[in-house]
Amino acid sequence: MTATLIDGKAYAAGLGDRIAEGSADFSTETGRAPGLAVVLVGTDPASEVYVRSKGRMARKLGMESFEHLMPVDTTQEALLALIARLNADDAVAGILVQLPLPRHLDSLAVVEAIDPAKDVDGLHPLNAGYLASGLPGLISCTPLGCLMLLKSTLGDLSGMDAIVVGRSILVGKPMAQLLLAENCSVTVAHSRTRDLAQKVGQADIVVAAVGAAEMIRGDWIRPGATVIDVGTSRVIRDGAQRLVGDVDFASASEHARAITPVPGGVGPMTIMSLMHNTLLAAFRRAGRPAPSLW
Ligand SMILES: NC(=O)C1=CN([C@@H]2O[C@H](COP(=O)(O)OP(=O)(O)OC[C@H]3O[C@@H](n4cnc5c(N)ncnc54)[C@H](OP(=O)(O)O)[C@@H]3O)[C@@H](O)[C@H]2O)C=CC1
Ligand SMILES: Nc1nc(=O)c2c([nH]1)NC[C@@H]1CN(c3ccc(C(=O)N[C@@H](CCC(=O)O)C(=O)O)cc3)C=[N+]21
Repeated sequence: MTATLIDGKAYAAGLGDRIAEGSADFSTETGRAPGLAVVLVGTDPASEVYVRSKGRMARKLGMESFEHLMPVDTTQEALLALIARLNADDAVAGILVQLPLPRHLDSLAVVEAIDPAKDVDGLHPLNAGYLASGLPGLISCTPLGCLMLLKSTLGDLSGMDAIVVGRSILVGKPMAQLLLAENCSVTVAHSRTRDLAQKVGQADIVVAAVGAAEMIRGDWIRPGATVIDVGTSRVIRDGAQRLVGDVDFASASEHARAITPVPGGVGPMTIMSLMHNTLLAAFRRAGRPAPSLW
């Protein structure tokens, strides 16, 4: 069997067109574009690239982007003061603080300081709780993007066996909650899990979010399963730097029905889900019904 490629880049582009329309409607109705504030502390090159691409995408879709680049020695107080200003700023619908923060800063306290209605990353404990309770809130971008790809590939997920490898607050846990809400039977695996290969082999849906290059081997995958690879690791191969996922793509493609590539799979969906959440937050803030976009 050769798997179908799940083209996250193409799906994200289509979603982007609908978000741009929604964004234009919002601006006409309210006289103001949806605003996204992105906060970066320090000069980590990978984070700088992500922050720039988020700002560029927001502008491309007709949103306003406010980029706050802060020095690496920024204090907790200064960062909290900025968050307080952004919370109070009517032009800002969404706030994202790029993680990880420098070690001297307390990320959880920073995330908790963000107004939950502006928490477009879905990381605030209130939004995590809404998701677990089945209430409307804001959903973490990467899991939301993975769910969009799964539903566009498989349709109804009811009754399927799913495994999520990884249990972070950013990806694994919200992913497991979303799959449960779609009526999957969900296994969550992590670094203490025993017999990972055997557990992966039972699943109709595999979501890998570990950050370990190609650790999930193709022959673990149940024939006909659907594989979503969130992991991104930079490796040197044949003298050149390459980005690879948590799944050994070449061998997994021989077992799976459908699989996301890295790059071009989940990554573009993460950024587009952020735009989706910003538009949603803007409509809710204005007390207007948000268009359904996917
Ligand atoms: N493409 C995209 O848009 C995005 C990609 N990413 C990428 O996804 C990956 C995961 O990100 P994130 O969740 O933030 O990472 P974390 O490091 O926060 O979490 C990793 C998880 O993997 C688990 N784990 C570690 N080793 C193993 C193992 N050998 N077997 C099973 N589970 C293991 C950990 O278990 P334990 O809890 O026991 O420590 C932990 O729950 C990274 O590569 C990251 O770069 C992340 C966000 C967006
Ligand atoms: N508060 C916060 N929210 C995040 O969502 C968040 C974060 N912090 N910190 C870091 C991780 C990582 N992350 C990625 C986003 C896009 C790509 C992406 O677009 N990747 C491209 C490739 C890009 C390349 O070539 O480097 C792709 O997979 O096609 C990857 C990874 C978001 N994260």
